[in-house]
Amino acid sequence: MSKAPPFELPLIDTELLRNRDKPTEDLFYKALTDIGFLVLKNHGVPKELTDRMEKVSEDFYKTTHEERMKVQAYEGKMISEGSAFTDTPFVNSPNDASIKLDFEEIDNVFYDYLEELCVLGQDLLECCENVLGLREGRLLDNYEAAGSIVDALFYDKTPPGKWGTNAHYDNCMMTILRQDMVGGLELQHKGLWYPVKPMEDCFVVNFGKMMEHFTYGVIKATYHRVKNNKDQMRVSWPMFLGPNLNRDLTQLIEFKWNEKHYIDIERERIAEENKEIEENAAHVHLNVSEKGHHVWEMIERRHIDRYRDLMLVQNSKKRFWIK
Ligand SMILES: O=C(O)CCC(=O)C(=O)O
Ligand SMILES: [Fe+2]
Repeated sequence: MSKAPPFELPLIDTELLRNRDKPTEDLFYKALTDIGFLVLKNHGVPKELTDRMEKVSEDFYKTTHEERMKVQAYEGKMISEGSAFTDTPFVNSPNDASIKLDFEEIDNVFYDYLEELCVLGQDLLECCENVLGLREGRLLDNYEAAGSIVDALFYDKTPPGKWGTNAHYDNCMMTILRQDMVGGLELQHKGLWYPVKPMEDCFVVNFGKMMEHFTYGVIKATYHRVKNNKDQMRVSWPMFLGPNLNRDLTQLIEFKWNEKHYIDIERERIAEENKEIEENAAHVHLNVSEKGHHVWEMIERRHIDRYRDLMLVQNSKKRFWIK
């Protein structure tokens, strides 16, 4: 097997990017158009909030199935769904009955976290507009808060020969992910796989098929996968930034020059989707026990109907790239 050349994920100082620092913008441009992945530091999301989020998630995954089910029954600002609420066993969880969850705290933490990340996401969309020379609002207007959700994912040790999360492209515009220090996320670049190493207090950002669609492939969606090789649980928190359904998902004319190239990309994505449909690898994870991957998905209650509409569009045969 040939050895992969050295690879460094662009590390972006968010404050410098917000202040339109030229070298940072150049690095961001490369991340958008060449790699489709980057790491964000100095992002301004309060550490106190991410600490609380980590604490409630760890408690959630360390407690018993009975206690977890009470989260789904709690009528707060958020709605919880996913395979974490099926009785699939959690091998690397202690299933500790002494851990009692604070449902109100969970509700508040995830509500606040989602709000913070939507703001960060909007800032990043604005930065994308800047570095791509777009008029203000061209990407931002294609974003709608109702399309955004946050997950707390749990990985048992991945069984040999399996993937905790199979290789896939995200459907959304942008994913802003926090991962604990266990590691196991990999991205594909120019046909080779590279680890996305955990970094304290940083976010990993990658772009999804919706962003690729809007920009005729100028912003790259990147293939990625996860395996947990450690004998301890791994937790990660992806936040998926959804598109605006009011805008008919129309592609931006500014990038039509890349249309020919995008036709090939579309073809690859459709082939990939067909494979995914079989494996049910979209974010409706039902029975995932054999991979040891569990999903706790949180959606704002006030957005639930709108979110379901979006899922219908994304999962229907008449997908967004079929005009
Ligand atoms: O767990 C991770 O680090 C990534 C998860 C992921 O790619 C996804 O849920 O789309
Ligand atoms: Fe993903």
